[in-house]
Amino acid sequence: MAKQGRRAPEQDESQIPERDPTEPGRNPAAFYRAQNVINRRIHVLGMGNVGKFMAHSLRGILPDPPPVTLIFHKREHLTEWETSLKRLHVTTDGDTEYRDGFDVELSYPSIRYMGKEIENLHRPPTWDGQSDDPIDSLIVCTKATHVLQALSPIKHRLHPESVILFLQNGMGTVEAVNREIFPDPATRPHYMLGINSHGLRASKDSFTTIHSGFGTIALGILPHERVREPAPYAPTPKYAPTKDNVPVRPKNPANPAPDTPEATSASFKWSSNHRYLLRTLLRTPVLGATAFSPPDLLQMQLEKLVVNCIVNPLTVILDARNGSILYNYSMSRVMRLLLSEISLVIRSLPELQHIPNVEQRFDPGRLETIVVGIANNTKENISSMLADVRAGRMTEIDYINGWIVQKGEELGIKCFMNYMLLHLVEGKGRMIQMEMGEGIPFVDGPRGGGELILNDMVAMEGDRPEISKEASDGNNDGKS
Ligand SMILES: CC(C)(CO)C(=O)C(=O)O
Repeated sequence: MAKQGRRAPEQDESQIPERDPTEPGRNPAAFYRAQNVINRRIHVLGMGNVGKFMAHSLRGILPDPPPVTLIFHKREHLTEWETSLKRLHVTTDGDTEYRDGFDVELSYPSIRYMGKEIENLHRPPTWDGQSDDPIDSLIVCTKATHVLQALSPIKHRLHPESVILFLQNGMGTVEAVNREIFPDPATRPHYMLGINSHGLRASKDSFTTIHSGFGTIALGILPHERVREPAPYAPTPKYAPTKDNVPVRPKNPANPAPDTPEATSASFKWSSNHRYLLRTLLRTPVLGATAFSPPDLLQMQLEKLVVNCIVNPLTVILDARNGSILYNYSMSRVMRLLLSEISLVIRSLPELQHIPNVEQRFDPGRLETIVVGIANNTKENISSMLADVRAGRMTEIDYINGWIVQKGEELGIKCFMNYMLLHLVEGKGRMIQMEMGEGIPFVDGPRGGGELILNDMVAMEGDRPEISKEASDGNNDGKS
């Protein structure tokens, strides 16, 4: 069953002899023993395609892969794993490669309702496969909509020196985690962010993922408040001083008199777990991982957000593949209206005010070129949002167009188009859930060949809810 995560023993630094490692006759083993011990174990939360792909890739580091713990959130999945060969498979161009040696745990997600965590009366006080051991390195691979539910039950295992890598679509996950899970910066773990562009599809087998398109993972460290004040990213010194020694303030026509706080130093301390997780991911060949500075990663995240703000909801409205928004005059009109709002919000973000060329990079015309290019490259794909809506799952729209609307509100920019699109998508999703059975007494069971509708309170990555009818407030009880 679950192997307990191991924590490196605390070192008493006064006991470590201060000796020059290059000293002649120095015993190298003694030298390395005197260094801080890093716990190499990496926990992976979220066993969807991204989670399986990450865990499989990490176990492929040769000759000495790190120990990897898979955190399952459903008893049935754990039982299925225990009765299987205990391997993860990734299929690329028809070739399947398996990796083994994983440890497993079970952690029931918390239940959230109307933005608040509620007590899960159906969760047993202790259960088989549960672990309370500290987690030093965690990769969160759930959808943005499930991060809070999944992190909450393991938050006591994360300590101020832990590092969490977030690999979600959209923006706003970290803010939500800070608000709801780790409100105190003094005890908050360190964070890393990643942008995944690998194409991954589900297979019929629960422990197989199809790697349908090679991509990259852009990684970056998020400076912690404990080691750096939260403030916009500083310009590098070459941009800062003028010949009169007055700092250069980039002019932003979108926000002519920006009430922008002073930039702070862009340098920050790396924790040893940061360094370990980043290095490990960078030497995992199939991931194609690259590290970026925080301001570069933020701009890359925003570019990806723009693509998701257009392609995902419009394909939901059209109920068609990504290519459907191309070569269509009316869709181009809609796209341009949306992009004008999105561009204005992004160009007005205080955290970008000290970065040069933001105006050009997020100009509506340039954004349109990026969106059209990606829609064309992925023209045969079903967007992740359309797949969610069709399956009756909750979408990530709140973290995509919802984030633009929210930031617009904070900046005094009304984003009517994005607000309307957000509600069209939510409305369509709701309609499909109703058609699939929620709240409608179907005689022959829910539509879609017995497919279950998912309850937003507890559903994780396409899984069935585990709570009973009473706990789900009279909604679908998750039983077919
Ligand atoms: C780029 C795009 C739109 C590809 O389908 C995507 O990221 C998604 O579907 O979420």
